[in-house]
Amino acid sequence: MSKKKNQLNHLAIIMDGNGRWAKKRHQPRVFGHREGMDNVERITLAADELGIKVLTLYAFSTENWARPKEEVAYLMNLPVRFFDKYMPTLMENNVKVNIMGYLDELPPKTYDIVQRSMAETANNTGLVLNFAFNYGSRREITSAMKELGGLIEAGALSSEDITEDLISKHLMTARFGPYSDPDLLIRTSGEQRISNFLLWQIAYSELAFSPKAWPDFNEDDLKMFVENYQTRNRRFGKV
Ligand SMILES: Cc1cc(N2CCCCCC2)n2ncc(-c3ccc(F)cc3)c2n1
Repeated sequence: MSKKKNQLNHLAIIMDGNGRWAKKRHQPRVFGHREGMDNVERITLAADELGIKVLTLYAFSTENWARPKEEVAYLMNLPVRFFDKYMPTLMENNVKVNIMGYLDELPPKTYDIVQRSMAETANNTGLVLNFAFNYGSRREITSAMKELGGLIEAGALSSEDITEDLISKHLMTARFGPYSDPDLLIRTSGEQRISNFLLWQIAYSELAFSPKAWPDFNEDDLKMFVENYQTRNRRFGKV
């Protein structure tokens, strides 16, 4: 009798290894970021083919501002490059783009393109491509606590009303539908760290690590990880 398959609805990826990938090719780090950007489109379409409903990608963390200013400037322009190149394909594939993070801290050009892209794809009903952009999980949780604290101070909420579900609803991931907790988190490039990504949301997620740098992570690698996930025995904290 075939083993029950887990349905993978929400996949999250920490797309690591771009700088080292470029260095190995005697190229500047930004060459790896550019290759990595093209791979985002490839893996988005592959995820859609595999029936994944939400794909959350860690594009820029709140800690990344500490990188050299030239690199930050390049990264801030990647969304512009990405949508210039791929918006037609995203529309053809009915992909809905969501960007979560502290967007009001972005340079105006970056802020505009992310807002426009969400608006342009808002009526799409296919795969949700969710970029975590200027995102940090501890800051996200802190913001949620401040919101709930404000509701209590305003008399709109009692501390008794605070539940795990209510906290989840105040996190950034709550804005894009029922699959807000990832079923599987993949990190590329061999590092086995979470790096302040979706700390609350991955409480019961399966974790998987690829030795490949993000630019080399291809459709076959994704299919292998998804098939492996489907055979795993999900516990959700139970025995
Ligand atoms: C900062 C950054 C870095 C970035 N890399 C490529 C992927 C690997 C990670 C580092 C470099 N990519 N790739 C796509 C985007 C993006 C972000 C928001 C958006 F609305 C559309 C596209 C991106 N953003």
